[in-house]
Amino acid sequence: MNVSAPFSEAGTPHKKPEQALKGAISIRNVTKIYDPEGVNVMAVDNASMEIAGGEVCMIVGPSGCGKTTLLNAIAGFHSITSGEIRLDGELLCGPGKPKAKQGADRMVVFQHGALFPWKTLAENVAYGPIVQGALSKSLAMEKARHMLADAGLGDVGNKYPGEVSSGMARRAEIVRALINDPKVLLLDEPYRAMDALTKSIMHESLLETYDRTKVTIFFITHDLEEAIFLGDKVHIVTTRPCQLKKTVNVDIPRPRSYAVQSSEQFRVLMEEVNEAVHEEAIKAFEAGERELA
Ligand SMILES: Nc1ncnc2c1ncn2[C@@H]1O[C@H](COP(=O)(O)OP(=O)(O)OP(=O)(O)O)[C@@H](O)[C@H]1O
Repeated sequence: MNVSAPFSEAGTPHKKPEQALKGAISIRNVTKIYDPEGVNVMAVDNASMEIAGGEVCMIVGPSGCGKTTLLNAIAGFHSITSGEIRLDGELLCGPGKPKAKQGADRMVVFQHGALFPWKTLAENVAYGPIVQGALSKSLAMEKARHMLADAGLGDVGNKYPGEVSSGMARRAEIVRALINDPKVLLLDEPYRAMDALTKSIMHESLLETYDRTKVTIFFITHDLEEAIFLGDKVHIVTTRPCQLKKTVNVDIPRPRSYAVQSSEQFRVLMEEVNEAVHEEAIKAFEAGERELA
């Protein structure tokens, strides 16, 4: 994977060590009930989670348990019913402020790509700072090209999303999120539909990006190997309504290479995560059976 010279002249994504601790997320006693007067779905029930600044936090749990609901609350897409969420101590949402304001400090990458098909990769990456008025068009394009090069996409900046592989497009999306210099990257199963080979390239690319930027990452996945390989912590959440069930600390040193996946340490971590997830998967299955009965 190509990691070119640091991009420091035109506004760098590289953070100084003292900035590395930004992006701490505190989720305290958060409850989310969708449509309380109507269908009344409790997606999250009194959930609490602490994510340190610069941490890669992986969220795993059964389908439909409320993971995306939590992410949406952090991003400011949805309100919460009670509790509070803070970013670096500042209230994002909580009593008297049910919905967080959306902001460039929290950038979201979804499982279905969201690049503009009529813009080149470089234009897509440059788009945010241009529309926010943060950079002139020429500076934004220069910065976009540098950052694409940093991510090994220097040769395809002039291509349109339809002209590159899905893996390249997904990497460009992450660059597009990072150009805003966010405190937090919110990733909702970004590699779900990818084959194993492409996924492994995505993982290496994301790890390189993380090692350079130390941005806090909140990453939802169903892939347990992915969770352990990428994460500092794996938060296993319960079947709906979502609560934190167990946190597994991943003490694998960084930078990480794929070889670590065949280690005994990795196998033990997989077993621990798998056991907790499996318990919840059974509960989710049984709840589904009850609903059908
Ligand atoms: N706008 C909504 N109105 C009513 N119920 C909703 C709404 N959005 C989500 N839900 C329900 O809330 C629950 C949690 O959904 P959420 O998308 O957060 O789960 P998830 O864990 O991210 O699922 P998956 O892993 O399948 O993506 C689900 O039962 C879902 O059907």
